[in-house]
Amino acid sequence: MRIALIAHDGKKADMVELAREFQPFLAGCTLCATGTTGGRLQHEVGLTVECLLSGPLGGDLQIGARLAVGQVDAVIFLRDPMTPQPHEPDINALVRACDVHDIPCATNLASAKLLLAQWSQRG
Ligand SMILES: O=C(CO)COP(=O)(O)O
Repeated sequence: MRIALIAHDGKKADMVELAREFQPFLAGCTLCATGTTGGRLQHEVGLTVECLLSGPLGGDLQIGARLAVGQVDAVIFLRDPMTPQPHEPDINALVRACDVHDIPCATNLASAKLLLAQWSQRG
């Protein structure tokens, strides 16, 4: 499974914890991520992750472009709803692209855990 992982700064610790919990499953997936999120997952969880641009520099758009052409199967995007983001249009574009192409997109920790638990059971 090809999964894109993204977390805003206020949610990066949650993303690292989530990735640790599902590390065996994620290690068998093809992972890409926005730059800072991906760097933390590599260094703190030991996952192999293709790091794209940081979100504010276009990373969300890169992931949106990939999923639009069928290169991403699922997105875990831990958004911080309490902090304004300079690249809000990019964030909306990515979530919209998920809806347009019917790609599963978990935007909070509880949804992400449900999806990862389901996918990791499929084997
Ligand atoms: O801003 C982001 C997503 O919108 C995340 O980008 P980083 O992983 O580079 O911090």
